[in-house]
Amino acid sequence: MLELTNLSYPKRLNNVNYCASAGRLVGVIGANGSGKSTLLSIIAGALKKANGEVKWHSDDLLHCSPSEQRQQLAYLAQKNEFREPVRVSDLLLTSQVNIKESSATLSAWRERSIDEFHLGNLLSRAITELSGGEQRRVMLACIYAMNRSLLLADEPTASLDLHYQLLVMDWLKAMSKEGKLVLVALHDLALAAQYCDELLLLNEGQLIASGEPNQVLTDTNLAAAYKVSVDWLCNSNGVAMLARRL
Ligand SMILES: Nc1ncnc2c1ncn2[C@@H]1O[C@H](COP(=O)(O)OP(=O)(O)OP(=O)(O)O)[C@@H](O)[C@H]1O
Repeated sequence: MLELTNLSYPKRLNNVNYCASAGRLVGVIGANGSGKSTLLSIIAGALKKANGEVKWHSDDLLHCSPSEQRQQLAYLAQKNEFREPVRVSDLLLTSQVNIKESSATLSAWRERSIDEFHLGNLLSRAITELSGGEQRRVMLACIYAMNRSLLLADEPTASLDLHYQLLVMDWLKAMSKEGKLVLVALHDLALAAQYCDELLLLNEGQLIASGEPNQVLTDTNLAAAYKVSVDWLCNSNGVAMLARRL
């Protein structure tokens, strides 16, 4: 169970209270600047000095050491900037530093993530020489190789083509079905509606709605948060939306 209590960050996040159970895929949605990345980076320990409490099972994530945090969670940040030409295979190894598992287990997790994200032919390449979408796949493989019970992904589908967007959403869904808690920031509300078990809707740093997608993606909430009106198109293949500005 993840429990957020009065979670705040000056000028960016205001008194967020929320509980989510393991085994759920939770989408964090909201307009640009609404606080999605702030929320995920506080939980991940990447943004310090937040107020309030973040409890994961019995651990207080706001006051864990970085090494303790690595035993609990894997975090994909919104942006990764690469300056050094590190090989993809070395990045995968580095992602597992300080994870307390046998080398055979870590190796199996790396192999699994290489297969899932089709990295076989990229392993000897330098990260700086890959396209934006290829870099994103490598970073997703790195968090998969960590295999933590709490997974935080900030816009994981950004810069991915349609095939890989669906692959990533299918993968996140599978991770939640394995019993992990997955928090994912998304801009694509059709993907959020189709895949997520529950949604958190942020607006100007406030949590204005939470619950199942059909409870959150209401005309009133979408008008308040995004200033749009939406027609939903649903069939057995998935969900699409037609939006217009209000
Ligand atoms: N490094 C920073 N210093 C100061 N303010 C920041 C910083 N990063 C973000 N902010 C501000 O915090 C607020 C929330 O930003 P955040 O990045 O969390 O939003 P977001 O919902 O993830 O947006 P986007 O969809 O554009 O990625 C915004 O008002 C933003 O301007």
